[in-house]
Amino acid sequence: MCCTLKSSTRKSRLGRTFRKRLNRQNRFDSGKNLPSVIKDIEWIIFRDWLKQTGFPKTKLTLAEFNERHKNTKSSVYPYIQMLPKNFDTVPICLDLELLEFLPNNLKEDVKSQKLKFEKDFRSVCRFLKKQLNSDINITYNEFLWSWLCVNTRCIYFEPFKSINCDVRENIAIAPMLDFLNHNFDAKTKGEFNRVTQCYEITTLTPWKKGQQVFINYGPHDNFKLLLDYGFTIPNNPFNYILLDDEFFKFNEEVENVISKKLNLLMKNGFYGDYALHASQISFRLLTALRLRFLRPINDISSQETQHLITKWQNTISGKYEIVSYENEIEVYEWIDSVCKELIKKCDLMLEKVNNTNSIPSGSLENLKLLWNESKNILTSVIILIQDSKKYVTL
Ligand SMILES: C[S@@+](CC[C@H](N)C(=O)[O-])C[C@H]1O[C@@H](n2cnc3c(N)ncnc32)[C@H](O)[C@@H]1O
Repeated sequence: MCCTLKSSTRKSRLGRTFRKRLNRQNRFDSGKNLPSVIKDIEWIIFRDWLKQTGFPKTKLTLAEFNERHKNTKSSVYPYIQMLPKNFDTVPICLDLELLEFLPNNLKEDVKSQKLKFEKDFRSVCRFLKKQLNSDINITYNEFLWSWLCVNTRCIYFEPFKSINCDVRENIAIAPMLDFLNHNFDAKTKGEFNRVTQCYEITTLTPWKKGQQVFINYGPHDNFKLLLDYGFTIPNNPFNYILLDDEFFKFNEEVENVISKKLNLLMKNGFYGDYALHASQISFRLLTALRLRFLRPINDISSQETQHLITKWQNTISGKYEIVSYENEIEVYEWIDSVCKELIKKCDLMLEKVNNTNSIPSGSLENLKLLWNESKNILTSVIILIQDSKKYVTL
């Protein structure tokens, strides 16, 4: 569901060409594709309910989420009516075989999220049974729906200092604010105003009447957006590729050399999280690769090895940019060849995704976008490396 501003029928003060263009755009916008919450009967009921109950005094507890089956008898029915009926595109809800189409790092995140969810489910069941001695029963699927409603719609909220509470993550749902969709370039400010007792959102850029107003959920890449919210956005500048799996395949080196290098990475705070962005190779990856291609490193106590390690550490402190010209070439050649390999993997995954009929359309679009955007990042990095080579040989 999207939140739109009401369209104005007043003539624009800008010129005829602008008005024509705006009319064309409005014709498109007000077409049947535009989700117009303002006109929805559920929206009107919800808005009236908000006024009657008096936001922000409305409290939504898990028990109230569990009132979904009570329909109109539920005290929060107008709000529940507005919530998504299902979360088909959120990976935690996907069939196991569809998870295989996700990149490895996302697969791992889905696994951890599932564990967290199941732990929460067990705690809530225990709480309902033992602490409250209540006969409220919540099924796995009902809890998953409620959990996802909260997870996709909550904000972080610092309680008053005087409130004695040991919860580390303080989250709240603000019915109304939670109907705003995300865009990475939306510039808004949002905070709870203790004086007005309202959560206030201010847009820092102007929006035209009839346009959908977006907020910014944070600097999230598509992996994070898909994991937590079930959607992806094209050309997301926060996208990246993680090369941890490729980096830790040390096939060519002997065991004790590897462990020495891994220890050094650990000690210096450069173990894992090796990212590639479309316009940048992360410093963590470059640093780790400079060590990986540092030779010889057999006898850690030898003077030669110590000298090399110091050289490597100097690239971390910024004293030097590179360890040596040869080392740097090896680093970039490795990235170049890994990118080429991964592009082949993206193509393979895209082919599989396109040829699998059982993928629901929402997930299909997300998966295609994930693999295509990954391919774009890899291609950009290859171009980046080619350009820097040209620069070096000039
Ligand atoms: C806080 S809610 C926003 C309101 C939501 N659209 C609704 O109908 O209730 C977050 C959810 O909105 C959807 N959403 C938000 N921004 C989106 C975007 N840019 N593209 C697609 N879906 C988006 C996702 O389903 C996400 O889980």
